[in-house]
Parts: sequence; C-alpha cells; structure tokens
Amino acid sequence: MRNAHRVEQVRAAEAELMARLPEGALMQRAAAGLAATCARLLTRRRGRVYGSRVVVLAGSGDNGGDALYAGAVLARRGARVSAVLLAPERAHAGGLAALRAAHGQVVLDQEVGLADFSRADLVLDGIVGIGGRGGLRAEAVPYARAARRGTVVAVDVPSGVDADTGEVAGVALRADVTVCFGTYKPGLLIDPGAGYAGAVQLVGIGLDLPPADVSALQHPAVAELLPEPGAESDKYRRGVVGVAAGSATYPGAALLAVAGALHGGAGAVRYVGTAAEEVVRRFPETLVTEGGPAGAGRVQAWVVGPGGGEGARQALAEALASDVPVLVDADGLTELGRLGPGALAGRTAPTLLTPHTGEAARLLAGADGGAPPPADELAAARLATARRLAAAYRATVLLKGSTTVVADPGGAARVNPTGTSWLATAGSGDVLAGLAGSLLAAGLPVLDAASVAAYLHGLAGRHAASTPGAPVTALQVAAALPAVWRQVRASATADE
Ligand SMILES: NC(=O)C1=CN([C@@H]2O[C@H](COP(=O)(O)OP(=O)(O)OC[C@H]3O[C@@H](n4cnc5c(N)ncnc54)[C@H](O)[C@@H]3O)[C@@H](O)[C@H]2O)[C@@H](O)CC1
Ligand SMILES: Nc1ncnc2c1ncn2[C@@H]1O[C@H](COP(=O)(O)OP(=O)(O)O)[C@@H](O)[C@H]1O
Ligand SMILES: [K+]
Repeated sequence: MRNAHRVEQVRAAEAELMARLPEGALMQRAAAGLAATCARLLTRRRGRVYGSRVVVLAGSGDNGGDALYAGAVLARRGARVSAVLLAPERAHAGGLAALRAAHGQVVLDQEVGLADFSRADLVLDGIVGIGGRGGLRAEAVPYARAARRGTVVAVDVPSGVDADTGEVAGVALRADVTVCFGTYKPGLLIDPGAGYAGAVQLVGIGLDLPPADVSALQHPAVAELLPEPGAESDKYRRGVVGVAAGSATYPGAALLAVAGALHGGAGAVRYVGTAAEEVVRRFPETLVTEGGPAGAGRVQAWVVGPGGGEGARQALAEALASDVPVLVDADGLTELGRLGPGALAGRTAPTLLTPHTGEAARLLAGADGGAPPPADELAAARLATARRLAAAYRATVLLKGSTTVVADPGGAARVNPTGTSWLATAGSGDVLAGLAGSLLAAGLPVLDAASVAAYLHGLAGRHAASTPGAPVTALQVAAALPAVWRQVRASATADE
C-alpha cells in the first residue's frame, strides 16, 4: 500500500520529530536520499557523476534548501553544479553555504540560468515543495516551458503541483523522477499532478505518521483482498451478483457487464433485463430471470444501469429497495441525478456509484439543484469531486478517468495506480461495473471492492493489448482478467 498524507499531517509529524533531533538533521536526511537518487540517475545516464552538468533550481524555502544541500553532495563528487536562485535574497542560507563550500556556482542571471537548465544532464527542482501555494510564480514559469535534454528530478513535489490534491493552477515543472520525503503526497498519485511527477521514489526520514489521507493499493494488498473459495464453498456461499443492464438500444452493455461479473469472484451471475437471450448465448453459465430485480430471487449485490436506457429507472428503484449492496452505473446514475440523494436515504446496505466526470456533474447538479458543473473542472479536481459526491449522497464513489479515485462517505479515499488511457474505449466501464459488483457479492467491503476492481481493470487494460500500448476492446479487457488475477496472486505467493 502506498500511503499519502496531507501537508498539515506532514508538518505536524515533522514538528514532532524535529523537536527530538538536532537542528537541520531532517533536512540532511532528505538531502542525502535525494543526492543518492541523483547520483544513481547520473551514473545510469553518463556512467559516472564526475564531470556531469547539474543545475539546481532553488526557491526561497526549505525545498530549495534540500536541493542546494544535495547539489553540494554532487559537487563534492565532481559534478559541475550551478544553482539558479529564483529569490536570491531569501535563498536557504545553510544550503547555499554548503554549495559554495563544495565549489558550486551561483547563477543570478535568469538568461544564463535558462541556458544552463537546457544543457544540464540533471536538474533538481527545488523551487517549491509542500509550502507552494497557487501556480508557479512568474520567475519560475520560463523553466516549465523551456526545452531540456537532461533528467528533471523534482524535490518532494513537482513545483506548481498542489501537494494535497494534484491540482495544477497554470503551469508546473514536469519531472522524470520525484523524490518525496517521509510519505507520498496525494498530489503525486492523482492526475493531473501524477502526470507531472514521473516515477516517484520515497525517502524515509523517520516520521511518525497518522492514518493516511489517501492510499493506493499495490499487488500484495490486492492479493490479500481477492476472494478465494474455501474448501466448503458452493456457488451461493461465494455470492451471487445480480446484473440489471442492457436495453433494446444497448444490448452489448449487458454482455460486457456480465463478462466483468463472471471474472470477479462471485459464485454466480444472475442477469435481469431485455438482453437475456444474447447473454445466455454468449455466456451459458449465466442465470437469467424474467422481470426486474424485485422478483429475481436472492443475490448478494446488484449492478444497475449499464446500457439500461429507459428501463434503468425501474431497475434502479427495485435494486435500491433491496437490503444488499447496490452498484449504480451509467443510465442508473443519470436517473439517480434526477432523483437526488434522497433516493438513497432509506438504504440499509452500502451503495457504490461509478460515474465518469460527465455523470458526476449530473449527480452534483442533482444534489445541489444548480446546473451541472463543467466536467473538465471536475477532472482537474478529482479527489475533491469524489469526496464531494460521497458526502452529498452518503455513498461510496468511484470516479473514473485518467486517475480513478474511490472515496467513502466516512472520508477514506483510494487512488488507483494501474490503468492506461486505452481503457477509454466504449464499454470498458460496463466491464468494470460487473467486476466491482461481483467483488461486492463475494463479500468485500465496498471501498475494497471498488478499489480492487479498478486495480484489476487497469491491469487488464494494459495486459489485454496484444502489443503493449496498442488499442484494446472492452471484451478483451474482460478476457484478460483471469491472467491479471493470477499475476497478482503469484506476486503475493512470491512474497510469502
Ligand atoms: N520541514 C521539514 O522538517 C522538512 C522539510 N523538507 C523540505 O521542505 C519543504 C517545505 O519547505 P517550506 O515550508 O520552506 O516550503 P517550500 O520551500 O515548499 O515553499 C515556501 C517558499 O516558497 C514560496 N512560494 C510559495 N508558493 C510559491 C509559488 N507558487 N511559486 C514560487 N514560490 C512560492 C514562499 O514564499 C516560501 O518562501 C518540503 O517540501 C521538503 O522539500 C525536507 O527537508 C524534510 C524536512
Ligand atoms: N484517460 C484515461 N486514462 C486511463 N483510464 C481511463 C481514461 N479515460 C477513461 N478511463 C477508464 O476507462 C473506463 C471507461 O469507462 P466509461 O467512461 O464508463 O466508458 P463506457 O461507458 O463506454 O463503458 C473507466 O474505467 C475509466 O476509468
Ligand atoms: K519541488
């Protein structure tokens, strides 16, 4: 599990630790870890640190201090280091003295700084870290826009990225590698910030941290959560997932949701809807029932809405009246947006909503009574959007898109680290809905079911391409699920 903490949590943990350590000790730890990563990157790139060109972009705070101290370490190993001071009168005094003592150069002329930046083998971005507010200031913007040939290493966070949210106001400096201290920051895991961070490396500095604000599953945690039939299991004990999906207009959504559900660990899939014939022809293992969810017999979770068309209204009402977890997707969400949060008020079991940003906008309008907010604004603030929806509907929300975010009404949040933009293909959301519903029916708590589904779905998207990076279809994503399931399980066995 990758755990990320908000700035205020980091500050509190740092204050507590600093009170027990000699002055400057924490910064020395951070700078040593940072310099070690830079030395590794230079060695990989040029064979050695000696003689390489390093530029330190130093802002006015401790983030600049880290970068200057790390620059000093590299200069002592023979690198040609120049430090560009973006706020010369307020540069970190100790870091600057260390750099000068190691014979590093100080650059005050911004034109010279930009030329050095473009030529450098490695750039250390110490403009701002967790103290950054708003977008990059004017003096730093040219660096974000300039061409460069070297590796850019962001210190703690790429400057211009909001550490708590991943939001970027204006421009930010794109990094190849981010070396973060003490804990991951949410902004390193959530787009657009995650897209600026490159590969993220964590350097421990000994912080004693509270529970994470946001976390991201990794293979071992997913492997622990995957349902596995016990020796005494039968199909009913493994859980039956009900799928109310598809319509005359969209019969394919039924097939895709069922395909996802068949690979999610439930013991059986029960389909209700107008596409029963097609479903059974394609997947003979599916149980089908006439009518809607109300008369379909016992299931352990419902999936309602993919391709549901007009029929989604009735199916949603019947599923929500049940006492089992309900996943609402697609046309079910449009209908729920019309009804507003009151439609979930009487529920005794969890509800999971799986909107993309367009559906999220309609749900928010349904909650607030206003016009739907622009979807791209919601995409730029994914964590806040997911949390806002979860609070308004008192439901767990899986917000789909470039970084899928899952938020619980209680405040817990997960971000999904897997996936590929090739998943933005018609029907892949239907597969995800079936998969998540199946994990719910198998008994996973709703936050786990949603985040494990997103994780497997993202891996399957990558795995499904016959050539890495090539387009995939939604059915291929479903078909790749057993292989990624095995891959995740195998990694856990290897760790045992
Ligand atoms: N506090 C600690 O104990 C530790 C902090 N560390 C480092 O310290 C950083 C935090 O340092 P600070 O609290 O000094 O904060 P920062 O260095 O992140 O930023 C604060 C400074 O940047 C300026 N600033 C704010 N927003 C800006 C913007 N948008 N554009 C340009 N300048 C802007 C502010 O005026 C202020 O002078 C961390 O990110 C990490 O790199 C590490 O050394 C580990 C230990
Ligand atoms: N840019 C992107 N990068 C990664 N994944 C994406 C991106 N855009 C969409 N996805 C994923 O693709 C799937 C699309 O689902 P959805 O929007 O419901 O499509 P559909 O309704 O056609 O099934 C979701 O899992 C979503 O997270
Ligand atoms: K930085």
